[in-house]
Amino acid sequence: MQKETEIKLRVSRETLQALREHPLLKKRNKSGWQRHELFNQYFDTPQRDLAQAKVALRLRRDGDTYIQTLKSRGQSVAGLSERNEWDWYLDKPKLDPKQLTDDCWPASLATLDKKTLKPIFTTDFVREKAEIAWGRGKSRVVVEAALDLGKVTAGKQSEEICELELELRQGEPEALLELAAELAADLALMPCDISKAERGYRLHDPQSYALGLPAAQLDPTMPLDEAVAALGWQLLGNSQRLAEQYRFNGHWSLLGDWLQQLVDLRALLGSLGQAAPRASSRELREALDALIGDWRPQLESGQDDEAVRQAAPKRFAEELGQIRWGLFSLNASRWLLQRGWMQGRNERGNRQGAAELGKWLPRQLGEEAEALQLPRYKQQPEDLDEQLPRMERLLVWLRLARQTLELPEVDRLYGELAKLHALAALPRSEESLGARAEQAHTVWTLKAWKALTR
Ligand SMILES: O=P(O)(O)OP(=O)(O)OP(=O)(O)O
Repeated sequence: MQKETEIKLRVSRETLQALREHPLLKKRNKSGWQRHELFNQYFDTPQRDLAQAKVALRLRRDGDTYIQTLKSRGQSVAGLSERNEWDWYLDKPKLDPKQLTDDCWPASLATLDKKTLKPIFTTDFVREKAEIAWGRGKSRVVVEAALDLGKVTAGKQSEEICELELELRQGEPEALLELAAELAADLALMPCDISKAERGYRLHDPQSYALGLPAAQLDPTMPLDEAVAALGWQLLGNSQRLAEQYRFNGHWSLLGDWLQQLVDLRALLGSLGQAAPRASSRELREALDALIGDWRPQLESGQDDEAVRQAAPKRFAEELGQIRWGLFSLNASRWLLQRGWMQGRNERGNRQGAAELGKWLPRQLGEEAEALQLPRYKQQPEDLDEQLPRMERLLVWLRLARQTLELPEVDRLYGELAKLHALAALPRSEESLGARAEQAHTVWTLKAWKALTR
């Protein structure tokens, strides 16, 4: 078994060509690019038992060589995916189920009749690969770079494959992100941890694509720093998956969900007080503000303007054609992997970062709730929009971590505060101002609100 640590970056055909010639890869590549034509058949049962068990089974032809591979879906950490992989070299192009023994085969599939495995989709592509090596501090990094161009085909459906894969052979995982971020400063790269197998399954069944990562596992005794890493990665990973799916199918609601992840991430960065000195997150906050500043108005105007909704996929494709999304996304991954918020932190900040989430969070929310001054906005609802960022800072934690709070009716608090936020974001009208004042009162009277502001 091998462990594969890699990052995948979707690119346009022009970018794929430009990468081949990019000085950063060229000067670190001593042996040139080798071209391989790869033909791949994936197998599963008609009920997709393998996909459910989160494994992919592939038969590959590479020249005269036939390779059977089993890959686990693995886990995704800060934009890098880690997967287990088993390879068997075969004499003929025929699946060899005997090799799929208990040491690699998922226990949940122990009773599966392997004769029911059938071809379900193919990925055929040309791979140009090169070994890229360089020194990083005192250590050496070796990465296999692959430029893949071809297509995934499932029945009558197909999708282009056009991607850069960077797979770590030696060195620290961080080096992969550094290299990717350096390339992304010049070229539009779209990081997204979606395997070719996942693309094949998506063609078969659009519902098979998971729009988000599994929810972060939080508990009240974990240090704040751990919670920040888990939530930060969840939001960034979700935003990458949503961007990919919106690019793929252009469903309007996905664009709103994508923006929501960015708003949440921005609010998370703004809510950490001394645990994240402002300088440590400045670049990311600026990048997020620029993205949110451009996309929020479009989402708002698209609510009741069909033409805006129709034009949005093209605009999004233009966004992806620029460098800013990829660069932001990769820099955010690096920041999370290196725990960038801990840099330049003072003693007090370190204590906060080490504080238990269950102790830090109620204090933090309590301070924000006090500062929101709801009684004032009951009187002056026209000014409530100035409190949108504060409400977002409250909402991100309530949305993602309220299960760690010991507050009465905390779900209700989340729901009512989200309503107040939505009202504050609406254009002012006599009707909406009345509704704001009323909703501010409702939140103010909640048991959970009272407990927070006690
Ligand atoms: O050649 P591999 O093993 O990296 O596999 P792939 O055909 O690029 O597919 P994946 O999307 O699983 O890396």
